[in-house]
Amino acid sequence: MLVDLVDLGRYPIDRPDSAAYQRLIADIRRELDADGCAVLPGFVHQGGLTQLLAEAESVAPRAHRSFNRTNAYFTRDDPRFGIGHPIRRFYDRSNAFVPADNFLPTGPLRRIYEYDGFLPFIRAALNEPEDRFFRYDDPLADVILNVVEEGQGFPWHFDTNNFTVTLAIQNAERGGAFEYAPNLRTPEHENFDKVAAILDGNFGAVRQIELQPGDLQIFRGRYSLHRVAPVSGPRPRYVGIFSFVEAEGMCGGIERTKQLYGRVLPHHLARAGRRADRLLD
Ligand SMILES: O=C(O)CCC(=O)C(=O)O
Ligand SMILES: [Fe+2]
Repeated sequence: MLVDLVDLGRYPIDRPDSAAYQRLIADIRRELDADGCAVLPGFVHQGGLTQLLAEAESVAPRAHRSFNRTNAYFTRDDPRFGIGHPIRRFYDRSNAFVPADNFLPTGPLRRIYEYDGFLPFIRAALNEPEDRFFRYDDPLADVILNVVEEGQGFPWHFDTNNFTVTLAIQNAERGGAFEYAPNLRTPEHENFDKVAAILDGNFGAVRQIELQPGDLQIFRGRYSLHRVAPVSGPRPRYVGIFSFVEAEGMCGGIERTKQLYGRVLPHHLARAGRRADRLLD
């Protein structure tokens, strides 16, 4: 049960047959249609936040800190494309991810992700069919903590996983806003021109969200270009990230997994390239 973590009165994810659940799903779908992103304020209540913050602080020292120059696809440079092509534009990325194997099934973050009703709830909210919605099959990345410290951010990118659910645990003193361009690419179309326009600073299609601790955010990270603005101040920004995918058995690619988590497992080598689409990364 999640009653010690989630505000089940406001978000009755434990009662899928109730009218309140159906209303909630309808509200989220409307928000996703309009904005490409939905926010559930206060999804985790104060008591739950205390537990999540304690867990975040205890695992934060195990974050893999990495400094890289990366493009929006986490791929290598490809000189077959012209200068200025999005594949060839590299930005400084410095961040710290606590890999998924640091989160015990009995800890609060994984308890939410693995709660029986959580996947069906997120799937219904995203209006995805049962045979195209799975937990990320990635033992380093299914549930992670993003630790963003002074001066760090996360430059423009697309996720490998199709659907991303983030849970704000602690904000920094300043900065850390989430910026995104909803549905910028589709499984059939990379839309490099629009990606290049945003990289050039044309922010007409870009929206900004500032989450508060306890808020849950749902979006289509594989299709929506997004970034986290740099933070400042001594307090780190903590965000839990839950990933879902459309193809059973999908996990992160070798290149990206090494960059973000500092290692790969035999699992990653065995499943390299298992994707339902042909998009980059
Ligand atoms: O920290 C966040 O809000 C999202 C970070 C992100 O985009 C990612 O980890 O892929
Ligand atoms: Fe992302």
